[in-house]
Amino acid sequence: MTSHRSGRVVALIPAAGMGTRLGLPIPKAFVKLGERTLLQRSVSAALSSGVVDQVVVIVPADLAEQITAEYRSRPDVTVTVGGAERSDSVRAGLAAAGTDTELVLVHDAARALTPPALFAAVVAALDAGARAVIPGLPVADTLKRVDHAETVLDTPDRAELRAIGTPQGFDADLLRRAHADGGDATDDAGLVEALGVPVQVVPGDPLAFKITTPFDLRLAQLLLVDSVARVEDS
Ligand SMILES: Nc1ccn([C@@H]2O[C@H](COP(=O)(O)OP(=O)(O)OP(=O)(O)O)[C@@H](O)[C@H]2O)c(=O)n1
Ligand SMILES: C[C@](O)(CO)[C@H](O)COP(=O)(O)O
Repeated sequence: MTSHRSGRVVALIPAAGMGTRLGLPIPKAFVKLGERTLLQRSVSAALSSGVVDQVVVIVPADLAEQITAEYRSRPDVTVTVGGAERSDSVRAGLAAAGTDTELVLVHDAARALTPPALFAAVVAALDAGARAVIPGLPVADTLKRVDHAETVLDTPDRAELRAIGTPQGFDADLLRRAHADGGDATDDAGLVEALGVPVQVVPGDPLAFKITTPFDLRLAQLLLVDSVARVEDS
């Protein structure tokens, strides 16, 4: 049982994507980073945060039996099958979370180096009264909006922009309502925004970057080696 004020907290970990942009022959969440897969690292981060009671991992249909067997001895981990789009997978995870769930965190398996403290920070902001909380980082590059021909339309003021990651945290009933009509958005907060409910941004962590391309995987491997070296040096 966790020590926060809220009731039961469930982390949904969508891991049912194919990882097309990574270009490896197995689905991305099952690629190894060091000794453990991206999914195993994300599950560990959620459970070691001290704020998560239950993890629901959402996997491709053909891997469900294998991953269910892997977590058989873990009563705090449930495995379910995802869908064609990320939002379909999140909906499958929501259906598998108990009806007594008070808060839901949605966290990409692909953000395998996310520090456990980021889960705690999101739950702390929910405990402080927000109903939807997402981690965001300032944008370092100048951003341009372009048309279909890649002609620049305008340059948004980057001081007003944040790069948004996961874990994204929600009041469970609110997230169920946001997903009720089967909508699609690139993140869960987008569906909550569409309901007109305020979404609070808290400081993200650069280590929570999404491993999307071969470059990202290489970066994650180097960061992992660096963190092991620092522990060994101390
Ligand atoms: N139908 C889907 C699509 C994505 N995801 C998960 O959502 C997270 C974020 O998606 P992304 O990193 O874009 O993964 P993929 O969709 O696998 O990547 P790509 O678009 O390169 O295929 C990942 O952990 C991925 O496994 C999912 O559970 N179900
Ligand atoms: C949810 C997300 O990680 C927030 O940044 C992101 O939108 C998922 O991206 P995808 O490539 O569409 O899966």
